[in-house]
Amino acid sequence: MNPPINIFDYEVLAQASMQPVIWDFFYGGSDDEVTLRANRSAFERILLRPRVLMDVNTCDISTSVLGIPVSMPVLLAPSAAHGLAHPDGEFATVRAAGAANTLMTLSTESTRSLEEVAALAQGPLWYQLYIYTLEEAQGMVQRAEQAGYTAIVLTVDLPRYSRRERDLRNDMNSYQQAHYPDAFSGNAPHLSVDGSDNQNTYIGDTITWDILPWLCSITSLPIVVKGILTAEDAELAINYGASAIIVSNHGGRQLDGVMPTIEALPEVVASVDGRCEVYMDGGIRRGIDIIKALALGARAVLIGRPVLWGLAVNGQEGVQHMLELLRSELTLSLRLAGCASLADIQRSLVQLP
Ligand SMILES: Cc1cc2nc3c(=O)[nH]c(=O)nc-3n(C[C@H](O)[C@H](O)[C@H](O)COP(=O)(O)O)c2cc1C
Ligand SMILES: O=C(O)C(=O)c1ccccc1
Repeated sequence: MNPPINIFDYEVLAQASMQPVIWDFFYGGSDDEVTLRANRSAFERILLRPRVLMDVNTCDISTSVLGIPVSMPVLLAPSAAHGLAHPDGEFATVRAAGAANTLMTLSTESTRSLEEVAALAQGPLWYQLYIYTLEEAQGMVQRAEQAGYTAIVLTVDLPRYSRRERDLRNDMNSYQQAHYPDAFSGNAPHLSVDGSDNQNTYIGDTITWDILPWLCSITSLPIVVKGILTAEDAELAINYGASAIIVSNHGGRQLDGVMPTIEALPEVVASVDGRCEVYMDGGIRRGIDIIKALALGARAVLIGRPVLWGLAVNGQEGVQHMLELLRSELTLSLRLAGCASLADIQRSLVQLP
């Protein structure tokens, strides 16, 4: 193929470059993958209402999240085991995020340790938390705070690991153990909610909203709650102390059959009513997807799989290039829509089905 010119080109090249077992783990969703597909198809049903004859000679897409400046409203979502995509793993990712001047969220399930990743960071970092034991979580949060991470992202849509049927058929667990035994153990060797051996140390299915005040009591970092899809839970998240919310269905990898995130976003935004920042992820592949999310009230979006495609194709450079493609698509589409900055994106820019 010619050099990639969009994220779908990266996806094709990534698939060609990977073992099918790894591709299925990265690409796949849970059960019938209804939500995985819906995250994309929902964007196509939302139409843009552009304005014309606006001066769009300059177009400023810089913004901030929780007060942290970023060069664009596109952040890196946490994803497990970057070492399965490229030998440099999260070292490549964090360098690319720094070069692009945007924020990376490091997964609890990273290949590299949070301290090593932080040492290479040239941009802001958030730390994504899965809670195995309270003691271990407290240790992780303290390590993250110490290392310079500026928020804790608590993922709440994984009380149990879902059924990823591609992985079951491929026996992904055994494949990973045999070929990449350290892929998920950057932070603590025993961590893997996927491995049935370790399921008994994971307390994700026992934690309740009280976990938020507990987290707030052990750290001064803001807590971002990731995996909210309803107005009811957005209200609870705020009441229990969340500083921000990520509308997410885990990229269609947890409960299948939930609404696509771009459709869940408006109700969460309405419920939050300006009390905290709201971000979203799931299916962002084009500049116009970002515009639609911002028009519906997201302050920024996060991207999951595209980072893995960039990594697999060309390590740090691949992630950097993928981010630049998205940046230039966003800037061009904004100009074509009549917006000279993110502040010009109004609700009236989109028409819902
Ligand atoms: C391979 C893979 C691993 C993931 N691992 C994590 C994780 O460790 N923690 C987490 O909170 N979310 C994880 N996610 C979910 C992402 O943070 C994000 O919600 C999702 O990928 C967004 O959808 P997108 O891939 O369509 O952009 C993972 C997603 C993928 C594809
Ligand atoms: O695959 C995932 O989506 C994920 O979040 C995860 C969680 C624990 C271990 C490996 C991956």
